[in-house]
Amino acid sequence: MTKKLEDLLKNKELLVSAALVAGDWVKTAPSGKTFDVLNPSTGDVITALPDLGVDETKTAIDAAYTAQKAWAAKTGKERSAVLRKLYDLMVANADDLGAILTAEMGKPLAEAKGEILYGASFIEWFAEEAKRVYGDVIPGHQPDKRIVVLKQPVGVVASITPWNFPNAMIARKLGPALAVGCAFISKPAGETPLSALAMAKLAIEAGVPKGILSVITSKSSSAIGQEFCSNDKVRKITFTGSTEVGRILMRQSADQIKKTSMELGGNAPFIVFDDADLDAAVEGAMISKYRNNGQTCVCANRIYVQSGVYDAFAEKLAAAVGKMKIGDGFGDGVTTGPLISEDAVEKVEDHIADATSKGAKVITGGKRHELGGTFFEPTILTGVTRDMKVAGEETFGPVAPLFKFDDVEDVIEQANDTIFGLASYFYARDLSKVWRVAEALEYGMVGVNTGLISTEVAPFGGVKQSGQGREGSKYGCDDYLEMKYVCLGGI
Ligand SMILES: NC(=O)c1ccc[n+]([C@@H]2O[C@H](COP(=O)([O-])OP(=O)(O)OC[C@H]3O[C@@H](n4cnc5c(N)ncnc54)[C@H](O)[C@@H]3O)[C@@H](O)[C@H]2O)c1
Ligand SMILES: O=C[C@H](O)CS(=O)(=O)O
Repeated sequence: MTKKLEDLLKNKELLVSAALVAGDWVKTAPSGKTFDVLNPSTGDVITALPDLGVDETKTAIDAAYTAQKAWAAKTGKERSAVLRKLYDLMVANADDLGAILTAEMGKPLAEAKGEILYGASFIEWFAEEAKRVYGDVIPGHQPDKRIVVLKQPVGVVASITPWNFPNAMIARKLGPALAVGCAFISKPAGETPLSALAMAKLAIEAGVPKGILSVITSKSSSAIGQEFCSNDKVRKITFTGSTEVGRILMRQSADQIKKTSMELGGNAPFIVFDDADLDAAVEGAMISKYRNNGQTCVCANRIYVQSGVYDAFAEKLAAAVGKMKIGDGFGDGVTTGPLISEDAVEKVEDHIADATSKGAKVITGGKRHELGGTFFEPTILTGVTRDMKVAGEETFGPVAPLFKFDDVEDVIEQANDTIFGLASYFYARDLSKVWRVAEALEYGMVGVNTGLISTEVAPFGGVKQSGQGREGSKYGCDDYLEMKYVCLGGI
């Protein structure tokens, strides 16, 4: 019998069964409605949360609007100190935060702790950036004119985030927003709100003032999203999730020309050229494809292998996949947990069935795991062609479709033949080819001879229909700032 989550925690107060609204913990929705948070490995109910609605969202927005001015008036150093304290608390509580994340999302505990430290790295990074929000002094265009450019916080920020990284996707937004003096209202995915609530608990302990941070819990997000987009006290929508929902939010934000940041869907190509280090390419493919059970926006969705090394790569990849251990994220040595839902399993099954119906072969996996539930066998397909669903749609599961190609120009054309443009990867050793391919790929991010590119120090984001804006890096504050040009005359 799996231990109860609460019994695993050192700091049991981090398991919060209440929403955070305008600085108050709300255990019961005015409607009395609740929703269950489930463990995807077991189907067990972890806890029930209040199912909040538009009225509670408005309360949070009003409080944020009032509190934000005083928060913006603090010095960057004062805001930096609060963020640094939050970073220290997240690291000190990483074991508990990881356990909460594994329980509600299913990823193996080691991976969950890794996500906590990844999320914390954004808080640390923006604790440092908080002190460096610089403007400009520009030489005047007339003798009596002096010109300065100020950078000021946008104001109240509304955030909507997905279930696959329930800590890091929020931290990647919360960090810069708080650093520059914004207020922040989080709407985490209904599947995984506990990680957001635990981080909010620590944020308050770190000194985030009352009203500056709210976490709205509800099973569905559409009504709350509509309030975010239509309430003119909200100056920015920052969204991470599917391109389909990103479109909805952008349309809803258009009436008020509301600023938006969009971190959307992906369809990453992973290209192995015949001069690649094949063992390194297999290692990179394993992490790029099967991290988080294939449920990341930057997962390799299409694997293109040059014909001269195709068979050897397929054989080596199959051997590596055979070493994966599927199971409950709390299990010893488990490398791969369940998929998040039955819908996710059915999408994986649909992509496999479509590919095999058009001639692809399953060389590993291909069906639900014997553990049952939403566990699925890590899968490799060979003989994959561009007319198959796996070529154009984000599978978001543990399926590695291997395409064969002959020449560079052809594989670049295939890699770019998608509406998405988030992450891409390739393995090659010829320096001229490396530069030419990296420049030709239409993606926001390119991994060369590596399958893991995500870090707080680099600008994370996509082009085309994978989104707009960047998260992390020295550019990460830009999306939460307004630029103001001041022209001083009569000097
Ligand atoms: N680019 C990135 O950084 C990034 C990171 C993680 C996930 N993703 C993408 O997210 C998708 C998987 O996550 P998902 O299934 O949770 O995506 P999703 O778009 O279905 O849901 C994301 C969030 O939006 C909310 N939502 C759904 N419909 C909404 C609506 N009409 N109005 C307002 N909010 C709404 C959900 O409740 C959830 O909190 C994949 O496409 C993946 O590529 C992108
Ligand atoms: O799912 C997409 C996230 O951005 C994952 S990560 O940032 O690459 O870890």
